[in-house]
Amino acid sequence: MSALLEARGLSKRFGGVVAADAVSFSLAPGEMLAMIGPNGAGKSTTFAMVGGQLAPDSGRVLLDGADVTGLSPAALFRRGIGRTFQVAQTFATMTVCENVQMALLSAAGEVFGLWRTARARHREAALEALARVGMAQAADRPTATLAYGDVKRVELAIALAARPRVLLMDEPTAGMAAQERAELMALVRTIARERAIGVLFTEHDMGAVFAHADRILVLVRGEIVAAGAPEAVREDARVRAAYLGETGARTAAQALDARETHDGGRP
Ligand SMILES: Nc1ncnc2c1ncn2[C@@H]1O[C@H](COP(=O)(O)OP(=O)(O)OP(=O)(O)O)[C@@H](O)[C@H]1O
Repeated sequence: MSALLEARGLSKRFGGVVAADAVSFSLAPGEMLAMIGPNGAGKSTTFAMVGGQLAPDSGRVLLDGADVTGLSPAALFRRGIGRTFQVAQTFATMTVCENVQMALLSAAGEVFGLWRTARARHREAALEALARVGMAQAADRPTATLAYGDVKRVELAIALAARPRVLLMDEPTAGMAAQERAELMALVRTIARERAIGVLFTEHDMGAVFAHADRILVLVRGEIVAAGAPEAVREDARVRAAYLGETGARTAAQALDARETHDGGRP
């Protein structure tokens, strides 16, 4: 598969701390790529360099082979690098549908001041995005009244509404119950394949990672110490020692077993 997104030697230093040390990886269309590692490993720093919130000290980010290093988050967003936003960043008093419409207005570069007339804008596209995540029936409810798991689905619809080619998801299932978490990740995986979206995600829950990632990058102290298929990463002695431990390895094994049973493994 050709690379949709490529990180080449991304490095970032904060004073004496090397937060990311020549991090390189590629992401293919439709691929679920997980980035895991202990606290302070450099996951957020790497995400921020890819998403444009942080300029790398060195290294490049390529989108479809074009150099997009150092572009603003808004410029990257227009080129198709989207991300999910945390619940606090959605507007709780607006309806679910209005929240998605708002994202579409912003994606189209339309002015927020036109909101009064904007209520009619993009409604169909917003409803389509909500339907895809199973939330069409909640379109006209105030966002504040949704259960937490449903808010997470709306966040996904908001990200999808802009038709991203790459989706950055920083802990998409944080705070969710195990069952809801598995369902959300399965949904993301199905949509990513169907729309050829490359998904880069971080996640502390090893069950979710090993059940849904096509490939896994393991970051320790700013460096990628392992990268590959979930089976290979689980068996990597360095990954077990530096991060998974026995409990994590067991959780990973269980998730991989369940995956074989449910969907016959990876494509
Ligand atoms: N703005 C900053 N200023 C100074 N140091 C920073 C800054 N951002 C990150 N760091 C340091 O860089 C290193 C990597 O941090 P980063 O947040 O990228 O790790 P992480 O893998 O996302 O961790 P976590 O899983 O806890 O979110 C850490 O040592 C952190 O303290």
